[in-house]
Amino acid sequence: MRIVAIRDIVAPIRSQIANAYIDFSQMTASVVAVITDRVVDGRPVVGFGFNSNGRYAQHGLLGERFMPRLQLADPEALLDDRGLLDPARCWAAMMKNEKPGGHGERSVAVGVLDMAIWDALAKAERRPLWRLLADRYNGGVADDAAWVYAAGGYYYPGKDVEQLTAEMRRYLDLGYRHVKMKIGGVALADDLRRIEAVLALVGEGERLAVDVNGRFDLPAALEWGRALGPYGLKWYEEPLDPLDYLAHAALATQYDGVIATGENLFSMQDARNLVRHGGLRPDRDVLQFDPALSYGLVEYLRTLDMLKAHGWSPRRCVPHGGHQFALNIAVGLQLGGNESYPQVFAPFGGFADDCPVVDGRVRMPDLPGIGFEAKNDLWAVMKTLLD
Ligand SMILES: O=C([O-])CC(=O)C(=O)O
Ligand SMILES: [Mg+2]
Repeated sequence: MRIVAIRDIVAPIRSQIANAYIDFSQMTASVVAVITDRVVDGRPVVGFGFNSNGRYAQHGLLGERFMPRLQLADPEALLDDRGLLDPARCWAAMMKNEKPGGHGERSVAVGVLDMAIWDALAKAERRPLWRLLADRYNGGVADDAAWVYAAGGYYYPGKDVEQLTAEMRRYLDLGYRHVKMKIGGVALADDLRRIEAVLALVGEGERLAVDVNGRFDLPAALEWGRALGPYGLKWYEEPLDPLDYLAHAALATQYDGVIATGENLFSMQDARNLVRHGGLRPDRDVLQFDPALSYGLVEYLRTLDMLKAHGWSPRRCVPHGGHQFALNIAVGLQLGGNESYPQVFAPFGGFADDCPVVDGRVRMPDLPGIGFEAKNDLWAVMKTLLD
């Protein structure tokens, strides 16, 4: 199996939504196709990848460093002993001559290509990625469905509480049991009104998570934590700067409810620093590392090993990003579940068209690879890379 070409495009995912830290008016994503000479059912195997929202397209890094390193590597050095692409060897080729530390956004560029390599490998093996992962790393055992929650509740110009609750009602009507909304972008009293309106709809605090997107300093995180505590929310997400581990440890001594974070930590080493120094609690807190943003699944496997060594179950992991890649990983490696964006970040958010959410859970289709071809809006973008 040889890589014969790699192509990338920059796709817009801009919208007027905002969280407490950024708006998405200029947001973009990279989409790549890794074209191989392996023929399955009369057609060459092509793997696809993209980066999830929150970080911009990586055209420069892809074109200058990571695509050429794959293309100029000895083709044999990228293969396993069956002659198929070996994601770990591809990863090593991409990271040649990269120093440790300072992960920056190269982890996003590598993550996009890593996703495409896993897609190509699973297609070459003619099976779904979740099944490949369960067989390789999980004793053949996969979950039959993943818990998913509907993320949304963004700030939007002119959006009032009625529009917020109407959005959340749509998610419940789609089959979700848990929803997530943004907080921290307006005064505490205004956010508490938004939260209480959504709670009146969903019924219990356990069905609502809130996301600060790293906006607060420690005094603000503590003040808001005191106000949120009595609601018994599903989780309090990114209350603090994601790299301020000591502040997390301080908050965890005061906030008894669930803290969720990790979507902006991009390496096993950063995840390890969180686990070592962030005071998070393996019996309740939630880790949201997103494989598409953080060097891909090769690195995510290292992160899972590190977590196990520190007493954390993979069930405490619920990746950020709402994409099919992480959904395959959640099912095949028995994580705690996956994020979902039923309404925002189209076409990259959301799952295969014929996989409805039933009672807050989604089953995986039995399709080779990650399953992008079964998501019409996404496939319409990806197939432009084949023209
Ligand atoms: O608004 C964003 O950047 C996305 C986000 O935090 C999430 O999905 O948890
Ligand atoms: Mg978040």
